[in-house]
Amino acid sequence: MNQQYTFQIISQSEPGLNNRSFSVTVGKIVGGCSAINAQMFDRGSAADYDAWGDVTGSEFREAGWTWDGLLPYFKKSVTFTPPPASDVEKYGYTYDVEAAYGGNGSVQAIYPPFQWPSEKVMRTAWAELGATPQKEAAGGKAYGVFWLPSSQDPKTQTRSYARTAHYDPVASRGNYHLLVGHKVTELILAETDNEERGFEAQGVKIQPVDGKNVTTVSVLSDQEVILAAGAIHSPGILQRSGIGPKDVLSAANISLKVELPGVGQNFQDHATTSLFYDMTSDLPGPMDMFMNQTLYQEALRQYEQEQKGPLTLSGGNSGAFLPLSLITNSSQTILSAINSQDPSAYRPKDTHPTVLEGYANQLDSLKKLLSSKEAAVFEYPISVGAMIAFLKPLSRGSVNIDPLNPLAEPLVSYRTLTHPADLAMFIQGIKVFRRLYTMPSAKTLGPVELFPGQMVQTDDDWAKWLKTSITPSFYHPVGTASLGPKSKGGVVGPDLRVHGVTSLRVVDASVMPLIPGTHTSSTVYAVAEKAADLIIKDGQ
Ligand SMILES: Cc1cc2nc3c(=O)[nH]c(=O)nc-3n(C[C@H](O)[C@H](O)[C@H](O)COP(=O)(O)OP(=O)(O)OC[C@H]3O[C@@H](n4cnc5c(N)ncnc54)[C@H](O)[C@@H]3O)c2cc1C
Repeated sequence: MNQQYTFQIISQSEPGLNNRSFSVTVGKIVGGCSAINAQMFDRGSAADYDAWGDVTGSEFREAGWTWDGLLPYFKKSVTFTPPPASDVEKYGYTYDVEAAYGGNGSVQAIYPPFQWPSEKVMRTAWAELGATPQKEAAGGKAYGVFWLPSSQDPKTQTRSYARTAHYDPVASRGNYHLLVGHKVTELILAETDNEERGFEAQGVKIQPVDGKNVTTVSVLSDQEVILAAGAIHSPGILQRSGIGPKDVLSAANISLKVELPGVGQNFQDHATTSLFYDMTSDLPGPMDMFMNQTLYQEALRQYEQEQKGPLTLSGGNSGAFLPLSLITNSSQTILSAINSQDPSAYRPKDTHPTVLEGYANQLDSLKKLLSSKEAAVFEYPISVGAMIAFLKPLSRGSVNIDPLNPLAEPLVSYRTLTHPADLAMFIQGIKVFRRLYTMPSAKTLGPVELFPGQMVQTDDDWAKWLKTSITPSFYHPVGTASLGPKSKGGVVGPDLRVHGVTSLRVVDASVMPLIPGTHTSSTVYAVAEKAADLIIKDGQ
């Protein structure tokens, strides 16, 4: 990935992953991560978003932070263009416009005009293993095996993302200014005599990012400030402004304005790893194209001249999303172990009691999701090798300012696998590949496991291997300025306003209280559409 377009951040050493450190990839470009993502454009299950309402409480449920409340915004945010009948026939695409789409939002979703033949073989193999084939997953049924669209323009077959969808069409408006090459360092807050909201956000301070001429300029707002710097950078802006956990702020010598212990906590992502297989059949696949200049040049010509062929594919268009009960017959043992544990046992000792209370609610919801047949615990993306992503982590990390240099990149701690149930589930999840490749359809590909291979057999072997092979991020950081009451570690209320501050909302992946079992961009667009409605309503 071009380093020019990403922030350069290295995580803290990860105690659950043999103290390894990892690159934290987030986009430093107009459009943010949507400008560099893999364009896999799906949604979680209804149960995933209903869990948001469960963990945050009735005020949030009534304000629509549930699947039924969010579905209209998912629909509104996107225009889905169905594939031509010939592609449906050729590749077996299935979809249900009524259940999932019907809006005319500016982000485009399509099924590309190409799939490798192995896609169909693997989808059949997952069904043979027991995954329910879904006609349409984006209507709340994101479990089983299904197609998922790409965020891609149907005419040009190029990326459709926050910039092309939400900035370019309005760039010429006189009242819209996009200032590139600068970063927000902190918010400008003024005291109010409002008892509940003692501060008002009046604007932001900005600096150029080139490191030269570092002058700070104030930009004032006469309405409100919307913070949308993503789950890695929004918490730092709040903390530098005096909004956050007391101990984090005092360590950095920042005076506390609004004590909000949840800022930067509740950090979640989807951890991933891969096995490596050699497919000995002669079915053509992407490696054949990349290894053979003639094939590659022809693919390039097809893409550039006809907007067709293998280069219209992005990260992949299907996957198996499995509930725990399909992965292992030991799910009850795992759940009993979670039940018998004190929720605080695997959180850092200094975790604030309100954050712990919110986390205890999350564990209750997670237990329900782990028991459900309608919520996925692992994703197995088809077409990117034998990759697995863990969708329901119990471990929680943090993103805090660096006390020695608050303006530097934040201290990112994923704390992946610090809850032992996560490792127990991952061991079961990874073993599914070995079952998968004994299914009749998968066997036709002639799979030979190259890595880790037969040296890894027992659960202990897998546990050791996983700690050396897992990376903590599928690039889906969320939860660092979470929806929820302040008494439960929440940072924003049902209207996305930061507790204790008027005229300040957070509108990005930070607000998700629980990470949904899906790639996260479409959920961010839905949250943003809902935010737009809230802002318009309040302005009337
Ligand atoms: C490599 C990669 C692959 C991914 N693949 C997929 C995928 O296939 N499908 C999917 O659905 N999701 C995917 N995602 C995740 C998805 O793109 C993100 O969940 C989503 O874009 C997050 O949106 P956001 O608005 O919360 O934050 P971001 O997209 O991170 O946007 C935040 C913006 O704020 C800017 N910013 C940060 N700090 C400051 C500051 N101090 N001042 C001013 N501006 C600031 C950033 O430059 C950025 O433009 C992927 C992400 C990555 C990085």
